[in-house]
Amino acid sequence: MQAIQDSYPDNVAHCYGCGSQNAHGHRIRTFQEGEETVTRFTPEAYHTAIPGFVYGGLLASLIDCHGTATAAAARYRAEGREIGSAPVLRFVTASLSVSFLKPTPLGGELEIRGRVKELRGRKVIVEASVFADGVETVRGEVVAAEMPASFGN
Ligand SMILES: CCCCCCCCCCCC(=O)SCCNC(=O)CCNC(=O)[C@H](O)C(C)(C)COP(=O)(O)OP(=O)(O)OC[C@H]1O[C@@H](n2cnc3c(N)ncnc32)[C@H](O)[C@@H]1OP(=O)(O)O
Repeated sequence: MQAIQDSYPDNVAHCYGCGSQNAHGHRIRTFQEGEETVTRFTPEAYHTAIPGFVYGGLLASLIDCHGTATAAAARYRAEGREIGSAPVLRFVTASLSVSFLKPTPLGGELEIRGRVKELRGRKVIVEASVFADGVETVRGEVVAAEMPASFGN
């Protein structure tokens, strides 16, 4: 099945969280399921916070990159364009907020589900949650902004 990230052009596919070209990254893959998006990721033992539980920074990065993928897909859909088509829309994280509702158990697959809360101008706001065994353990919000041409300058 085609993931949203599969359509990122190679020159924007180096992100540590979601870039297919980053051999050291998480390389998450996000799928559209109706109005929601879904990513599945299984943390490794080295992603430990305290024994038995997943490190919060990892969980935040899953929300982050799940959110930017959801944002890109939403904007392409809103413009009636195929994702990844030129001119490429590139989104970066303007703001990331994460609430850790419960400890997230280490040792199984996590499901991250997202939905668009607002799509306006150069900004897309995405809400996303992490579920472990069907239990919501983390809830977050990503404000994704279209990357200006001057980015990095
Ligand atoms: C298919 C290929 C895909 C390719 C996709 C590739 C995915 C890569 C994923 C990377 C994920 C990351 O880690 S990215 C790395 C971490 N992020 C960064 O380094 C970004 C650094 N920050 C910046 O470059 C800048 O601050 C920007 C681009 C975020 C915004 O600056 P700007 O371009 O001047 O835009 P600006 O007009 O100010 O803002 C645009 C809109 O966003 C809102 N906004 C801006 N900052 C914030 C904020 N902190 N909190 C809330 N809202 C904000 C503004 O109010 C405005 O909304 P309104 O008034 O219009 O309503």
